[in-house]
Amino acid sequence: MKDQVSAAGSIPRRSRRQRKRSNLTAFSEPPGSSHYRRNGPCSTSSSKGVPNTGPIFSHQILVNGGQNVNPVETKVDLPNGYPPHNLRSWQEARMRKAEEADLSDTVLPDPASLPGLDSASLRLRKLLNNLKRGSEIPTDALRHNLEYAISVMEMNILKNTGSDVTASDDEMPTNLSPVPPEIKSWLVQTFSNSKIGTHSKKGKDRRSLRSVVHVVRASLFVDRMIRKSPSDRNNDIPPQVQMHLKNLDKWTFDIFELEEISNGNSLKYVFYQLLVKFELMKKFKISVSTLLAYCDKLQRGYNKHNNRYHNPIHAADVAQTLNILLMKSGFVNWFSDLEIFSMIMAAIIHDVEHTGTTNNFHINTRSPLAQLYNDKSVLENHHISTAFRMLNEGEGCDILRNFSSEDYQECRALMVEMVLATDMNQHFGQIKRMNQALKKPENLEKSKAMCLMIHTADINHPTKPWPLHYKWTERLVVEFFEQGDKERELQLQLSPLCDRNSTMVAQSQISFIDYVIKPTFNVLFDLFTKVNGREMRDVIVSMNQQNKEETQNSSGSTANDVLKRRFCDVTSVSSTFENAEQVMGILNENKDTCFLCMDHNLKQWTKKNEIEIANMFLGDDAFTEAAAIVPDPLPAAIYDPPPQNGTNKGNENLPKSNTTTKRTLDSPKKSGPS
Ligand SMILES: Nc1nc2c(ncn2[C@@H]2O[C@@H]3COP(=O)(O)O[C@H]3[C@H]2O)c(=O)[nH]1
Ligand SMILES: [Zn+2]
Repeated sequence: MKDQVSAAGSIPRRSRRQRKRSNLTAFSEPPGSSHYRRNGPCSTSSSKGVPNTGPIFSHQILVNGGQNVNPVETKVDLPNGYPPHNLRSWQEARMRKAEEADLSDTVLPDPASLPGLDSASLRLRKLLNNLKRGSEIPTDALRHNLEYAISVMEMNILKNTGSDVTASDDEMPTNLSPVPPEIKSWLVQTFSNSKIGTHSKKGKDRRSLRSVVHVVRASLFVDRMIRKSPSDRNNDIPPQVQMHLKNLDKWTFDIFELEEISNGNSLKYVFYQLLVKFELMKKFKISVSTLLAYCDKLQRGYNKHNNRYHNPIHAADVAQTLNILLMKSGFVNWFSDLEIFSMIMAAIIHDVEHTGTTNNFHINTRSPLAQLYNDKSVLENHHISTAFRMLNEGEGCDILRNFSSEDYQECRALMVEMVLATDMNQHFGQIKRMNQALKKPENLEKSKAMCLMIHTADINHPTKPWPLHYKWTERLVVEFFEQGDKERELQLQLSPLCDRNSTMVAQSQISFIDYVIKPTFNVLFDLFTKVNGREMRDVIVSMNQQNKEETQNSSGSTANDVLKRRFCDVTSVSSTFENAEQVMGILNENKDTCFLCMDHNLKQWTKKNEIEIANMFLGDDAFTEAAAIVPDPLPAAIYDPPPQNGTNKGNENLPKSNTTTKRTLDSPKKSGPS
């Protein structure tokens, strides 16, 4: 029987070929992927070699958002006193009780609770008894009971080391109990930080003076949201690239294709196009040659460590996604030109000179950067500092050269704030604080919304069509595994998700989407809806009536004031809400696309997860051969309806050929890994 464990108690061993393939079974799809399916030491006998969860236990529960793990009423019979005088009889009673345990039960008590501990030990007893008796145990049952026992033990470790995620760190979601242990420790290590809050002074020192922010004219409001990228012929951009850039405002925009057709210059073209589109080149007197020189520096910075994921394509992708978030939410109208410029800059530079390793890796290896930044947001500090250093290095690349000193200070303050907020250990705190702030959106600071938008754009790919999401995941996993290789070489403990021999990629992606991506996009769309809503409008109207004088008198802002600006600090409101219905329509359409893609991606990972687990356990060649899944077709609704009249308007605006001698944005050298 393939799916049973024999009386000898051993899981059928996998053939050498199977073990080799399980390194990255989720990534058997793309051709040419063999270079990263390296064969490190096989660790099937370690706890990491055992898949953390399976279709019955984890998958069901993850998909239901943990609803299956209602606290189960379990009576725990404890021996009296310690050491218990009646230990032997208590153990005998436990033996009997163990026999009552139903090993196929998947609704189990919270692993962090005493009933959880009780249930895990009874289950282990029953498994052992069955093995001794030679009874067969279904593989699924064996797996999920072992996983459960691991979860219980690890929750105890966390408790005993004072790092109980559910009790002591209120920024973490409290329903992590169904998450497999390795993924849980990755979530804890990566996304939470109890030292949070150094940037957000609350309460008393909230700015009392209102800053004057720009007012959007009614006629422009919706127009700005649906404005297409400039349609004029632009001789700075090759025709093929121009054509591709016409889709810049679409959720389905393919950044990899742009990278290819632009000869490795997607960052440069996206940056340039966004500045032109929002008329920021003119506004801030940035010359094309200065911008090009700065882009060259940035691209070199991004390529310094040859990362598969953290490279200029990622920066371009984040900037393009930020553009959609601005355009499709109506927020483009809530922000001043300077704020929009600062956001685009933050997106473009946010990972420059990334080392391809995590902050924890820097801290654990005591790297020079960790020492320089005292272990605090090591990489993020490095990115922002590098971006400003590059501006100041001369060689005609200072795109902020013509800024007034107030504008420079404001832009710098916002950029620093946004880039530091991309540190993933701020994630749970950021989401929690935003959820709280949205209970009173009139007090919401714009800088907090800007930070959330950049952070969301930074982790956007699980909400993009599967082929894009899959490519990004593949790249990220390669980078994680390379870090794991370095850790192995340095004899450090391998970071979660970095062990190429045991990481369950599909499963980790399911958890990432469920626990990180969904809550982030939910709160982001909540933010968009609330700020554009009636409640905000009423508050602004009444505040403007009460405080006309104060508003008029408010003038220059310090950097701190800039960060404290609120959405309702506007001098006029009538125009902002005039087109509310249309804005909401556009917003909801995009929300639907985003969640449709996310759900589709979850389904694909779920299929792959089943295959990953099968490869680990069944020892069946036929299964191993089936490692690649055929992804479901993408839902048609994620693509825009075809252009009316069957014409492709994009083509019409293109110059027939680019015979001009004018300088183009292309550089001959291919500058990014593809
Ligand atoms: N596990 C997982 N992590 C991701 C995924 N996408 C982004 N991340 C992490 O989220 C981080 C966001 O900031 P970075 O771009 O520096 O690095 C990113 C990765 O570490 C994903 O699909 N899966
Ligand atoms: Zn990033």
